[in-house]
Amino acid sequence: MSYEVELKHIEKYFGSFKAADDASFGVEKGQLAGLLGPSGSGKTTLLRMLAGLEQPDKGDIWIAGRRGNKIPARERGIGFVFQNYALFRHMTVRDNLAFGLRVQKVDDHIIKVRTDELLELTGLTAVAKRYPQQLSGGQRQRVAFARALAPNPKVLLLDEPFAAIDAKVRKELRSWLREAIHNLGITSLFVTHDQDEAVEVADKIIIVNKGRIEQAGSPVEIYQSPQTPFVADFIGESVKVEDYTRFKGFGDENVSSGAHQGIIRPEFIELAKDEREISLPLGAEQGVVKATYFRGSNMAVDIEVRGQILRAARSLEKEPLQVGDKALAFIHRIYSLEAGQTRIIENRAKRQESVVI
Ligand SMILES: Nc1ncnc2c1ncn2[C@@H]1O[C@H](COP(=O)(O)OP(=O)(O)OP(=O)(O)O)[C@@H](O)[C@H]1O
Repeated sequence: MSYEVELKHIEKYFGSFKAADDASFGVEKGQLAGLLGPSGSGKTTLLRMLAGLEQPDKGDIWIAGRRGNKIPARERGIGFVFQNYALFRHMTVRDNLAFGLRVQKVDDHIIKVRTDELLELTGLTAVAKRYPQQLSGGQRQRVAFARALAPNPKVLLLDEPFAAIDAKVRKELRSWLREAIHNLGITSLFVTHDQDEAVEVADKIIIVNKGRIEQAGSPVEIYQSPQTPFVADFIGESVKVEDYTRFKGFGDENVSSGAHQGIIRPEFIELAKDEREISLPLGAEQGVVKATYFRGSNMAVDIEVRGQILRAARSLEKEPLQVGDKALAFIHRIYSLEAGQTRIIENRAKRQESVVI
């Protein structure tokens, strides 16, 4: 596959600390990719190496078919949007957009045409004469985005672009950014530690952990087929269980001895008030509701089953469950985490059911 941007076997040390460990991934032309991982996992460092603001100790960086390692930052054709906007406070919106082009001694007329175009694209024409402190957070971030696009970069890098913006505006800005990037067809890579953001915005998600790339794929692939225990645990609302063989339908005579760690997500559990509400009552566990949380679109329910608290979801259309209520939980499947691999195990009651059918 030919990538517009590619990192191959990148290593980076800060003193004896390894911030990037054999990191390899690629982003296709026009794709919007998200680097997702916990704080300190090395996302920003990877982005900074791509931009030329840090040098890798080992490995290769490829940008638009050229080996980028030795190309100075300003010649890489990369636009960078920082999380704290980094706008020039004493310049109007229009002058902020024009700054990079002025430095490059671009003709005044071309600067005017280009800034008009960018103001239009970002919906900022009406505030072109304002200063950054006279703008909302969302508007400021759009100025930062437009300014990074001004010199027509081949690649756009965004470091936590929504971090400093309040929740509602952040949601609007996410869909706006996704659309703008797809319309422009510019290859983009953004950093986030927020999985909802990555899933909503990115075409491709690259999961980073301790400087290593754990998995790269579409949001659906990452969500439905986590390839490593870290990804299975990090993505989704996961509950880790130390021994899944204790649950009905998962502990049979064929299970090997040793550790049986697993991950159970809320969507793997069918939660019911009584037997009439459940599809396979024989395979269901008895449990007690320990906590409930209103989630807007559903209720999150913590239910204790065989000494383990599991997280399930309950539709608001169904009769509510209260703390202390008895309930039934049918566990459809579990991600087993044995030997550093993830494997989906379906409940045996379902397998038997399908044989009977
Ligand atoms: N210039 C530096 N000198 C020394 N250590 C550094 C330097 N830059 C980053 N690090 C360390 O490298 C690790 C990775 O940092 P990085 O900023 O890339 O992580 P991150 O995943 O972007 O985290 P966050 O989401 O918190 O920004 C951290 O432990 C950090 O302290």
